[in-house]
Amino acid sequence: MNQPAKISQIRTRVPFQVGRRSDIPAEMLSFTDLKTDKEHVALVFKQADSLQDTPLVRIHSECLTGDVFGSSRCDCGEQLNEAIEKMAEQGGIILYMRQEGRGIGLYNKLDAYQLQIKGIDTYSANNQLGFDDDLRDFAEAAQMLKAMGVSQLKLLSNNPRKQAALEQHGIKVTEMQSTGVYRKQDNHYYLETKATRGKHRLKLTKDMQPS
Ligand SMILES: Nc1nc2c(ncn2[C@@H]2O[C@H](COP(=O)(O)OP(=O)(O)OP(=O)(O)O)[C@@H](O)[C@H]2O)c(=O)[nH]1
Ligand SMILES: [Zn+2]
Repeated sequence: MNQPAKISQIRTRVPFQVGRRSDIPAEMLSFTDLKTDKEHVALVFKQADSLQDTPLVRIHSECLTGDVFGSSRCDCGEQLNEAIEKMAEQGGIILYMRQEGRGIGLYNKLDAYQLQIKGIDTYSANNQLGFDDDLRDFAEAAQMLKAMGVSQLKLLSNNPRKQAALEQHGIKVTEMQSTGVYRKQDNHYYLETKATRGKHRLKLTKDMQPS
């Protein structure tokens, strides 16, 4: 028999300064009873969880290479910084999901990069390694939001799957806000494939096509 789903709670709130200059006040929240034992966290700006009806939210999937080391292969670090800077102004919540490599993990992502260097696209590389295009499940993001009392939000993302997943779990997305497009040395094909095969709402202008 199925166990009834446990209701997640906030476990801890810790304030600290974040951002590129480490001068933006935020709180980091941990949770109890999430669906998996992954240590997902929420970063809250201007107490948006308690003070705003419809906060700006970014569901950000972990990318060690991009978020920490500024890798030229993707746009994750820039999107994260954009979210932090926007939320420093208007408040908001970043759910930092431990879903490295769209859920395949860091070592597998590095194997996928090896294939991409040979010209295979970001999703087909996953397939060649025996994975589906994208293993992420956003149910835990919805659990975290419910634990924080957030039932409607504006979503900072280009990925319609995130919107659909939240709505499926009873969270209303009143607006999708696109992130900027961050073209870098090695990410032209990656961005283009996200737009075509991944159906991300990325406005790639002509001068942003791969050369
Ligand atoms: N498997 C795999 N994962 C990647 C690759 N490049 C980035 N990632 C991971 O992809 C995740 C981010 O997903 P994206 O598809 O870039 O964007 P998204 O989160 O779906 O959409 P946005 O909300 O618009 O950013 C992070 O976990 C990255 O580690 C890659 O080439 N292969
Ligand atoms: Zn990345």
